[in-house]
Amino acid sequence: MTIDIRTLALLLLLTPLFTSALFLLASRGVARQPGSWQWLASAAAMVVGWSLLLLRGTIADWLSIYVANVCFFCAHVLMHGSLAALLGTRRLVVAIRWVAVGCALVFLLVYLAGAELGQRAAFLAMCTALLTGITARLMLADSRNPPQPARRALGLWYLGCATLHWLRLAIFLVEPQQDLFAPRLGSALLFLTVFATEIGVTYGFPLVSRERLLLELDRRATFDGLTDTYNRFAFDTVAQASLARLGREHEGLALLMLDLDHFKQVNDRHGHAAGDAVLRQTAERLRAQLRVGDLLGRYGGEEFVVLLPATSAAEAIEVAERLRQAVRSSPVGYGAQSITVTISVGVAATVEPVLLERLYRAADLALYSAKRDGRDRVVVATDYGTVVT
Ligand SMILES: Nc1nc2c(ncn2[C@@H]2O[C@H](COP(=O)(O)OP(=O)(O)OP(=O)(O)O)[C@@H](O)[C@H]2O)c(=O)[nH]1
Repeated sequence: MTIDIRTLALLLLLTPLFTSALFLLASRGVARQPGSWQWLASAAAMVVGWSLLLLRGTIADWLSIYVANVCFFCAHVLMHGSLAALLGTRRLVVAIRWVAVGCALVFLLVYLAGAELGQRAAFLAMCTALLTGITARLMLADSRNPPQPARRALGLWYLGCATLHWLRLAIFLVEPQQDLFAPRLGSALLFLTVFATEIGVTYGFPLVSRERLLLELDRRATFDGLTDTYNRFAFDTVAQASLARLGREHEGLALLMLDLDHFKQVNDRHGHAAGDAVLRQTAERLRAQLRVGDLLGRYGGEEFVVLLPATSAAEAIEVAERLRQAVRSSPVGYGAQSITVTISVGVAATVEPVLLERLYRAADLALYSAKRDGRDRVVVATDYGTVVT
């Protein structure tokens, strides 16, 4: 099979052109992620590079060879930089810049020393392998928590590209005099490497940035922005699923409703920002007391909810007491101020798969009793009657 180089170059030109146009259209009205402009500049450099290469023979050689290669090199550096900027590692952005500047300077020296075309290509393969390897490592680290399949798949893709670039270098070292266009292993590997790298340059950033955006949206739709606890919708979804399992597992389940006492006074005395700090730190103190599998949510305002799976009423009272003590015994620090807060807790437990609304109502009635009876206490609901503990 013979490959028409011009057709291949045209396809490699159109791929980043269409992809960046689609990316711009698809991200209209959406907040741009860090690294977006770098990636667009990388796609533009790719398009210019392939255009110049396509014009070979009709324009000066220095344009179609040297400027085109500079464009490809810049496209790579910008693409690696865009992913480093997106994945939030400032040190890596700087490291990539230095590796790129170092490679460019050494390449200049290699060129001035009169290196042959093959030697220059081998040196560039090494630089690209180095940069691609760095990006592969960045993509693969932390790609499992939370699971990011696109990032992981692309990380493996870059690893494959880096390996191909090293292989090209190895083939050059074994057999330096190669005609790049002769149908042999070296040239087949070259085209495979160019193609795989272009796929990585073109699709890596859009796919990973989209995945991160979705993760961020999911996080915002699940957690309360101030306290980082589950928001009511997400909490109810999990609670309903746990209640539905109760019929099968017969392990019991408890719902606690917690309300900060006289919280209005905290806001009035110390200011709204201090009130926010109290809510944040209270959530931290509560979280520290809970087991893995327990669920902490913000019901609204200064009210929290806790779901305790596989927990009896007696155990739930113990947990509620522990939470109350934890909040009371560690005042919240805000600037120079130390703000002591207390909570009232209503407990409702069940072994039957009752409706969540019913459990809420029972816990809410218990909480109301706790408030009425003087606050800073735990009250457990027995059906719709309440017992003070
Ligand atoms: N700082 C801050 N305050 C909030 C937030 N959400 C609700 N609040 C305030 O919480 C206060 C709740 O006041 P109340 O419902 O009177 O309850 P309370 O003062 O805690 O009194 P009791 O519940 O009866 O002990 C109000 O002043 C709200 O403005 C928030 O996100 N941040």
